[in-house]
Order: sequence, then structure tokens, then C-alpha cells
Amino acid sequence: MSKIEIKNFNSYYGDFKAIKNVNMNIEENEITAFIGPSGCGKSTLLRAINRMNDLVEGYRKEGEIFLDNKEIWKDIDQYALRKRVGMVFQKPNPFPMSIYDNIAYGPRTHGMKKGKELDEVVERSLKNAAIWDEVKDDLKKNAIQVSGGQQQRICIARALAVDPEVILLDEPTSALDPISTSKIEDLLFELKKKYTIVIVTHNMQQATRISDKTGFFLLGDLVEYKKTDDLFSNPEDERTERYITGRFG
Ligand SMILES: Nc1ncnc2c1ncn2[C@@H]1O[C@H](COP(=O)(O)OP(=O)(O)OP(=O)(O)O)[C@@H](O)[C@H]1O
Repeated sequence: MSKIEIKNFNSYYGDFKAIKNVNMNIEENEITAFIGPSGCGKSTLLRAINRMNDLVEGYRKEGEIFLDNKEIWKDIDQYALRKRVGMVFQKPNPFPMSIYDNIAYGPRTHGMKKGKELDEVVERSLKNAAIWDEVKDDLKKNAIQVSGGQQQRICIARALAVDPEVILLDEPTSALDPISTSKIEDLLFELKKKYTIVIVTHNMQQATRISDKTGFFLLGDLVEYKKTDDLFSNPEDERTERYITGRFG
């Protein structure tokens, strides 16, 4: 059984069809990359996996997405879903509060009150996001006052703090320098041992470096989806080949 199963999935913004009958299975403890030119629907599909599009005006969907065999609109409460499926965005978006409070925010909203318990969650989450050593003496510092790369790892720590099962990342390194990018790639590689990771990236080298499977999207279609090495070394569809060899997009 796959961790996530996307079945006959369509998405519309008003009359515009952004996702066209996508079917794909996403495996546990793997990194799955979504690639494709701008506007092809990668973020729309990613955001569907934790129902983040539901409130967008004019948005509607058809089809189903299953998490551990449970349909996310029918069988799972949306708050429970958001706890199980965390999200990290392109632009680091820490809350304008201390590093500690950023990480404690989620656990507190889920009812964790005790100082010691919270301290442990904060430390563990920052360690798992490979940022603890850099901030452990500055936990009271405002999270918006550290570097962009550090902010992004704080956002990953914040996502980890509620103990999710899946982490969705929408171009998490596109605003970062190469050193921060490489730290986050190493981190994702570590995290996949425990989590299921789905990442949208414009950077094909990044997809080849870190992902197990890659899906290539074009104009809302999932054109090709398979093991990353196979997709890049042996694309079956001519459109995939043209894209990965830089002939369009
Ligand atoms: N809120 C919205 N209202 C109307 N149309 C939208 C909205 N969000 C996205 N779209 C349209 O849906 C299509 C898919 O957008 P989406 O952001 O999913 O693509 P993407 O592949 O992630 O693009 P990018 O790589 O540029 O982030 C685009 O044509 C976009 O203009």
C-alpha cells in the first residue's frame, strides 16, 4: 500500500483546468519530486495533499486522494490531516516571535502545555532540522532575525514539531544560497528515513540529487512518473526528454 494515492484527480480555478486527471502513488520513506515548467500545476497538486486549496476562491476539485487508504476529504478531519501532513513554503515564513515560540506553536495549539515537555519537543525538532547547534544559545531571539537558510530550517523544525507523517515542500530552496540549499538537501535525505517527502522543485539537479521518484508535469498533465534515475536517463515521452534536456520550459 502506498502512503498517498491520488486517483482521477482534477483541479479547476473557475473554468480553468489546472490539473487533468492525475493518478499517482507516493511511497512512504521516499522523496518524490514534482518537476515541470512554470504554471503546469505542481503547486496546485502539492497543496491538494493537505487540502490547502479548499479556501481559494473559485477552486474546485474532482477525484480522490488517500492517505493510508483513508480519503482525505471524506474520512479524515481537516485539522487531523494538517497535523499529519506538514507544509514548507518557498519563502521562509517564520512567525515574528522567538525561535522557541515558533517551534512550540504547533504543539501548544494541540494542547501541550508543560514547559519541560515543550522544551524537549523544541530541542528535538531543531535537532532533527539540523539547526540546533546554530541556535541553541539564542532560542529567545526573534526568528526573523536569522539568515534565510536558518529561517527555512526553523520552518522545517516547526513542521516537524507536531510529529507529522508527510512533509510537503514547495520549492523550499529557491530563495536560498548554494550552501543553505545543500544543507537542506542533506537534511531531507536524513528525514526521509522517518517521513514521506514530496517536493516541488524547478531545479532538475536537485531532483536528481535527492529524489527517489520524479513526476514531470506539463499543462496540468502528469506526463511521466517513475524512478528518478530512469526518468532522467531514459525518458519515454518526447515531452519529458525535451524538458530535461533544456529544450523548453
Ligand atoms: N488562485 C488561483 N486562481 C486562479 N488561477 C490559479 C490560481 N493559482 C494557480 N492558478 C493557475 O493554475 C495553473 C497552475 O498553477 P500552479 O501554481 O499549480 O503551477 P506551478 O507548476 O506550481 O507553477 P510555478 O512553478 O510557477 O510555481 C497556472 O496556470 C496558474 O496561473
